[in-house]
This record gives sequence, structure tokens and C-alpha cells, in this order.
Amino acid sequence: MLQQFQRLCHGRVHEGAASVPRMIHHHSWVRCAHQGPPASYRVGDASRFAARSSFTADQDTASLTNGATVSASSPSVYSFGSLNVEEAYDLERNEWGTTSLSVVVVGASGDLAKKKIFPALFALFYEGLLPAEFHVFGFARSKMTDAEFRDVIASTLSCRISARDKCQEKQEDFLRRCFYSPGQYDKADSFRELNSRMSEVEAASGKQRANRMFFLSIPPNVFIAAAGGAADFCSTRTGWTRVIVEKPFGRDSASSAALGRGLAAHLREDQIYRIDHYLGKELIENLTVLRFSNLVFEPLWSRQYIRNVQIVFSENFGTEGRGGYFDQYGIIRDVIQNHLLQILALFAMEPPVSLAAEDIRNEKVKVLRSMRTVQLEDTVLGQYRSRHHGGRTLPGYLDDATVPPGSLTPTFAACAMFINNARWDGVPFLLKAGKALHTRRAEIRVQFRHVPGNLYKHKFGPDLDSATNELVIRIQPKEAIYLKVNNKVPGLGLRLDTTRLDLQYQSAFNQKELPDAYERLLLDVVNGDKRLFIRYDELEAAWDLFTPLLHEIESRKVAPELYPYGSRGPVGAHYLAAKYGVRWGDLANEDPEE
Ligand SMILES: NC(=O)C1=CN([C@@H]2O[C@H](COP(=O)(O)OP(=O)(O)OC[C@H]3O[C@@H](n4cnc5c(N)ncnc54)[C@H](OP(=O)(O)O)[C@@H]3O)[C@@H](O)[C@H]2O)C=CC1
Ligand SMILES: O=C1O[C@H](COP(=O)(O)O)[C@@H](O)[C@H](O)[C@H]1O
Repeated sequence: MLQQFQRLCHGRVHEGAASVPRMIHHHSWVRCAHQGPPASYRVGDASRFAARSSFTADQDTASLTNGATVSASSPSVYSFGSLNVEEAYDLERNEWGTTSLSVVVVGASGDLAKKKIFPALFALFYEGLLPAEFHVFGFARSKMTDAEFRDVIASTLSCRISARDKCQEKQEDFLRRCFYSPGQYDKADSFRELNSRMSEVEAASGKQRANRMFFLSIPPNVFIAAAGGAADFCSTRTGWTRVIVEKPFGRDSASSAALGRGLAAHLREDQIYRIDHYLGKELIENLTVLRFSNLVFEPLWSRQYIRNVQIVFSENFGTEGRGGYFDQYGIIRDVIQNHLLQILALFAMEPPVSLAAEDIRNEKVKVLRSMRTVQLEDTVLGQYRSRHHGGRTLPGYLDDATVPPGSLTPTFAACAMFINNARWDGVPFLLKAGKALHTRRAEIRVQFRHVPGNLYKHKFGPDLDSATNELVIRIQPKEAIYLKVNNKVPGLGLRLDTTRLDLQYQSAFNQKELPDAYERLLLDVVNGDKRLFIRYDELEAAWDLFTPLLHEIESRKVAPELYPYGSRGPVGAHYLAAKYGVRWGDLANEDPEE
């Protein structure tokens, strides 16, 4: 390890650095002996955006951009994940040692590539978070030249309000690094051609090592063929090869296992990054911080104080244009089994031993495996129908030409789930997701129990539960965390009201736009940080919870309850909540903006 430090410091390791950590962590530092011009390093910087750090060899402390300082006597104060020393970034030379990075977008002509992947890669490039020798390769069946591919990408790029400096220049630089190689997903020759194109560009970069990252942004029917092509014919021989796989990871336990076996035939588990972009959202990243770094929350985080937890996702638009895909999956597979269940697992897990990826994922698996499979009688299904509103007709799900007539696929579902462990025994976790509802929103709502022997109970009327504390973590839009508390209305007399302790991200952090989840996750893949990616056994446990329900819904042809486009969803959801003595917090009309 000392040798690696020496390499990092160009042979000038400060004596104090002899007691080096096993790995350099994000935001940890290394101090180099100062000879000649000051050497400045940003070491192992996976830069969680708020906390980029840089250190100079002749300084004892360094400021992080989030305002914290780190002193030379306290190395490794942050340890989110870990990074190999070889990948350390030299600020002054603006290079990642001797290594280039190629990102291959498989399915580069598609919706996700244009909507999310190219903009995220550009944002990282703009921020200087990618190696100097960084290239993008598009691969898909559509015929395109490099120039046409660059035009496609150009139409997707924009700069954040806070990052407009030299935007045009940066975009041009980014586009020059983009290349396109057309091919078939199941043809070895297509991948061989891609490989020789990449090798050519990498060789021209003059770097000795080449890392390669593949994003499989393609429909599931070609996942395995493309993963095989990438792994078998395009693996780098001089660095790492990592493959990002998008959901859906199968349709049920059996198909997911088959997909897992298919991938495992070509790739090691450590090369596979199963993405769930909800884990890359700012407020989800903050969930563990909120829980484990504030004394006031963790002691309350159990059945003793929490009455129920609601995890809610709603969109105010339908499946427009994606009906072909959606109809084969439905809302449970599209959103609940992955995004909402992942949030639940992070919310409910026991404190992990450390913030290392395996420790966190171990705890998530334990929670998932402690859960009861979802019961049909604890589930409500819905499908949106057309509605006339403001002089126009909002189309129903079945009006989409790509949806088969008479489809029973649910576009809305709510279910009650339970965790059979000491912490959560008996606490209902209500998960709800729907398309074409009245608003676009994702949030976690934690409803607390009422205060025993409350001295003010006569002020609340007969329904004590209506005046309990509620913690709301709003994932999107307008990210916020607020706690509803009972308060005396100022003035003479004694009138009580429920008010908010309110942390609105936009005003608190003065950030107009937060980085997109895909930026965070792509950067994590570059840095080999798997904390926010789904491990195979997690996926297996998640499917085990929903597979019996999904099979039952399909075999019994359960008809979804129809709800009008733009409404608050099926009435059945209220009955489900009422069965467990719960009221949906998101329907309480409490938000002044709605
Ligand atoms: N779009 C989104 O918002 C989200 C998408 N995902 C997942 O990401 C992946 C990509 O999504 P998205 O970009 O929307 O998908 P697309 O339907 O846009 O497909 C991506 C590309 O794959 C190729 N393709 C399409 N259909 C087929 C087919 N039947 N056989 C072979 N190739 C095909 C096309 O490229 P060409 O014809 O040029 O080869 C297309 O441009 C999917 O797995 C999707 O489920 C996940 C979350 C959100
Ligand atoms: O994975 C998916 O997520 C999107 C919602 O993502 P968001 O980041 O815009 O909230 C959803 O529309 C889509 O159906 C689903 O496949």
C-alpha cells in the first residue's frame, strides 16, 4: 500500500502517511512530502456533490465545499464506500493516472439513453468528475454515423443553472468524445467491431490502461445476448469491465433467476450493477443520514412509537408511449417491487455495521427476508380510464394504441406489508403507486403514535390519531423533510394547531437543481461503489415477496378498479388503509400548493 501511496505522491510520501488506511475512502486524504511546486490532490473523490475536497501538500487542513473542514491529523473522516488508490485523481494534471474510461451505451438510440444517460454523463463531465481520457460509445441496431449520433446527443444536453460557465465549449468537447458503432445485440461480429473501434480510440488516448463501463439500456428480451456480447468480445484486458443493468430484472422469481443465471454465465457478480434509480435520489441518500446521525430519530424508529409508514408514488401522466412495455409488467413490477420496496428496506433496516456496500446490503436483505409475502386481500388494483376535463379528453389506459384491448394490467396498486421482526412487528407499511393521478409526487410518511396520557387530549376531539406527529420525507418534487407538530396558536387563550418544522431543500441549501439520480449512480459505477446497487440476493428476496401475489392476480384475472385520469385513485385504497386504522397522509389536502 505504501508503494501505491508513493506512486500517488510521485515518490514523495510524507512520513505521516506511513500509517495508511487499507483503502483510500472518498474524501480521505493523503499527504505528500512537499518538494518543489505544491502538489494538489483530490483523492478518491467520488464527490457526493456537496463534499468535494481538495488538499494541498503544504496545508494541514482542507475545506470541503459543504463547509466542513478536515484536519491533517484526522485522516479518513468520511468513509462512504471505497476506491482503489490506483484510481486517484490528480487535480493539477487533471488526469486519472494512467487510465482511460470508455462508457458504452447499448441501446443508444432509445428513450432512456436520451432522457437520462447522455445528460447525466455530460453533467459529470462538466463537473470534471470523469477521467481526462473519457469517451462515450453508442451501440444499437439503428444506422447512424458519428456525426448523426453527436447530433442526437447534442439535442439532449443542457447545463444546470448553477453550471453555465463555458457550457457551449464543454458540450462541444463532450461531443467530440462520442462515437457510434451500429450492430445487432446477438451478433458476435457486431461486438468485435465495437471492440476494435474502442481499442483504436483508447490507444490514441495514450493511456496504458482502459476501463470500460457498459450501460444496457435495452428491452429485457435482449439483455442476456447484449451482456454476453459485451463481456465476451469487449472486455478490456487492461482495467475493469463493469455492466449496468436496468430494470425490469425479470417478471417474477423464476424469470429473474433465469436472467441472473444468464448474466452470471458471462459476468462475475462484482461486475454487475443492477440499477434502481430511486436509490440515487437525494432524499433517499439522505435517509440513512437522517436516521443514523440524529439522536432524535433513531430511538423513535420502531413499533413502540411508529403507528404506520406510508411510501407513496404518484404521477400525473399516464403510460403514454410506453404502453407496450408497461402492459407486460404493470405498476407492481414497474414501481412497487423495486423503487418502493428498496425505500422500505433502507427505511426499516437495522443499523449496518458500517457504511460499506456489503454491510448496508446485508441489512436490507435481512429486512426483506423478514417480511410477509403480500396477500391479495391486502392489495388494491386500479386502472385509469378516460376523463373529460377542461374541454379536452384525457385518454384512458386502454385508449393507448400499444395496449391490448381489454387489458387488466393495473396502473395503480396499493398494498399493506408487514415486517415480522422485533422492531416492526404489527406496523403496517402501506405502499401505493399510480399513474395518471392528480399530482406527481413521491414521499415517505411516518405517522407516530399518540402521546400517552396527553394533557391536551381534550383539545383534539375524539380522534387522537388525527393530531399525532407525522414525519414527511418528500423525495420529489420540491425535496423536503418536515415534521408535523402540535403547537399553541400564539395569542391569548389556549388553542392548539398542527404546524410544520419544515426543511425545504431549495431554500435551505440554496440549490435550484439537484443532480439527477443517474449522475450519482453512474459516478458510483466509475468509482466501483456498489452501495446503491441491488445485490442478487436482495433481488431474489424482493421477488419472493411479490411473486405469489402477481401469479394469483394473473391466474384469477383480477379486474382492477377503474379511476378517472387525474383523480386521487380508486376508493378501494381508502378501505385498505382503514382496515389497518390508517388514513393516507398524502390525501389530507394539507399542501397549500395543491
Ligand atoms: N425509459 C425509461 O424512462 C425507463 C426505462 N427503463 C428500462 O431501461 C431500458 C431501456 O429503456 P428505453 O430506452 O425506454 O427502451 P426503448 O424501447 O427506447 O429501447 C431502447 C433501444 O433498444 C432497441 N430496441 C427496442 N425494442 C427492441 C426489441 N424488441 N429488440 C431489440 N432491440 C430493441 C432500440 O434500438 P435499435 O432499434 O436502434 O436497436 C431502442 O432504441 C429498458 O429495459 C427499460 O425497461 C427503466 C426505467 C425507466
Ligand atoms: O422506473 C420507472 O420510474 C419512472 C419514474 O421515475 P422518476 O424518477 O421520474 O420519478 C416511472 O415513470 C416509470 O414508469 C418506471 O419504469
